[in-house]
Amino acid sequence: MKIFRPKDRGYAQALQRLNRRAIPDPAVRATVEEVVAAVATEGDAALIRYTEKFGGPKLEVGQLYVTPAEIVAAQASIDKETRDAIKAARTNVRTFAKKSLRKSWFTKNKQGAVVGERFDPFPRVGIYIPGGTAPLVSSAIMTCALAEAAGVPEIVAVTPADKEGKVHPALLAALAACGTHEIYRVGGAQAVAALAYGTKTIRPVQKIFGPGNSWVVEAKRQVFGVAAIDLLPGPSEVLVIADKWANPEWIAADLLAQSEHGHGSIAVLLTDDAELIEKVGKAVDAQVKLSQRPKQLAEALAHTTLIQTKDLDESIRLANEFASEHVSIATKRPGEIALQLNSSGAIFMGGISPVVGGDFLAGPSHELPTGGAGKSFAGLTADQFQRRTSVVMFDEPSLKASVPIIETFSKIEGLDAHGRSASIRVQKTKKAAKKK
Ligand SMILES: NC(=O)c1ccc[n+]([C@@H]2O[C@H](COP(=O)([O-])OP(=O)(O)OC[C@H]3O[C@@H](n4cnc5c(N)ncnc54)[C@H](O)[C@@H]3O)[C@@H](O)[C@H]2O)c1
Ligand SMILES: [Zn+2]
Repeated sequence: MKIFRPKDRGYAQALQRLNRRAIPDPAVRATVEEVVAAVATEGDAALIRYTEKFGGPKLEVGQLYVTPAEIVAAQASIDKETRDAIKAARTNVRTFAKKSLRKSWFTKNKQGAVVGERFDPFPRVGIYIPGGTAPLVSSAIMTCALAEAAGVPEIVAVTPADKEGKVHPALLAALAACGTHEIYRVGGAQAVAALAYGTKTIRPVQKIFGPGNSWVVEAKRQVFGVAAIDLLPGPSEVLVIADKWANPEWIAADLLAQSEHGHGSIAVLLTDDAELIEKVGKAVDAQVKLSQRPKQLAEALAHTTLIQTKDLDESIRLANEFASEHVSIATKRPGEIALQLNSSGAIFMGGISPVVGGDFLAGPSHELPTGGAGKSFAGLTADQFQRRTSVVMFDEPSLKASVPIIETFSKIEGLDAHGRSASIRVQKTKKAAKKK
C-alpha cells in the first residue's frame, strides 16, 4: 500500500500515473500472439498444449466438451442456498437486461422511403467465464443471463478447469440456469482464440464476451475483427472518492474486496481529508488479517494507493483520468459528484452502497471495462448481444422524389453509375406506364 500526500516526494508523479490508457503489457502481448497463432493453425492440439503449459489440467480432446450428464450431476450436487442465490441474481440481471434490449423500428424519411433498424440476436456467441483463481459463478450470470434475455440461440461458454479437470459444480449450475447451450472446459487466451477461429471441437462464434485476466483480455483485443468483441474487461479495480464524513472501515473493506482478485487488480482512494487516509490505512492493515486469500491480496495491495487531494474537484478530475471499473462515492452528496464522472464502469452512490452489491446481485452486468478502457468503452449490456441491420425500402413516388438529390451526389463525387442506378428505375417505370 502506498500513501501520497501533497508534501510527499513523488506526489506529482503519483497523480500523473493515474492518467491511464488501455495499453497492453508487451510480454502479455507477445505470449498471446503466439497462443492465438497456434490455435488458429493447429486447433484442438494447441488448446490442449497451452492449457497444460499455463498450469491447467492435462486433457484429452474428447474431454473439452462438458457433457449434459456432468451438468445434471452438478445441478444435483449444489445445495438449496446456492440454487436460491443463483436464482435471485439471475432474476435481477435478467430484469435489468430486458430494459437494455433494443427494439426494431421503422419510419418514413422526408422523401417517403421506409427506413428502419432491425435488431436480432447474434446466432452464436462465445462467453468467457473466468476460473483461474476463483470459480466466478457470478460472472456466468452477469454475462449468460444477458445473452439469454436477448434470445441468442447458441450460447457457448468456455471456462478453465482445475488441475483435476473439474469445473466447479455451482458454475456449471449457474451456466445451465442462464440457458447456456454448450460448455467447454478450457480457459486463457487459447480459449478465446478457439472461439474466434474455431477448432474441430469448438465451432467459431460471431462475437466474444466475458471478463478475464490480462491474457484473456489481450486475446480478445487481438482477435477483434475475426470476431466481434464486447469490451476489455480485465483485472478488477476500485476507486473510492471520499470526504471527511466517510466510514474508513467500509472504504477499507471495498478496497480489499476488489484486491483479493489478485494479479493486476488495483484499488485507489482519493480524499481531501488527511485523517481519513490514516484511518483507512489502519483499517486495511487490520482487515487484511481476516483474509483467506493472503497471496492474492498481497499482489494487489502492492498497487493500492491512498491519495490526499486538494479538494473534491481534484478527486473528480483524477477519477476521470484513472477511469476505474468501479467507483464508490463515499461523500455527503454523491449525486453531485456522480454527474461529473465520465469514464467510470459502474458508480456506487453513497458509502452505504457496497461494490460487491453490484458484483453479485443488483442488476447491471458486473462485466466492466478496466485498465483505463473505461474512457472508450462502457460495461456489458444486453443489446450488445443484438446485431443491428439497417433496412431501406423505396416505392415509386419516394424514389422519384429522391432521384434529383441522388444525381446531385453522383455528380459531385464523379460516380455517374451511382446516379444512373437510381434514375434507370424511374425511367423504366415511366416507359412501362406508357406501354400500358
Ligand atoms: N472487469 C470485469 O468485468 C471482471 C469481472 C469479473 C472478473 N474479472 C477479473 O477476471 C480475472 C480472472 O482471472 P483468473 O486468473 O482468476 O482467471 P481467468 O480464467 O481469467 O484466467 C485463467 C487462465 O489464464 C491463463 N494463464 C494464467 N497464467 C498465465 C500465464 N503466465 N501466461 C499465459 N496464460 C496464463 C491460463 O490459461 C488460465 O486458465 C480477475 O483478474 C478478475 O479481477 C473482471
Ligand atoms: Zn470483484
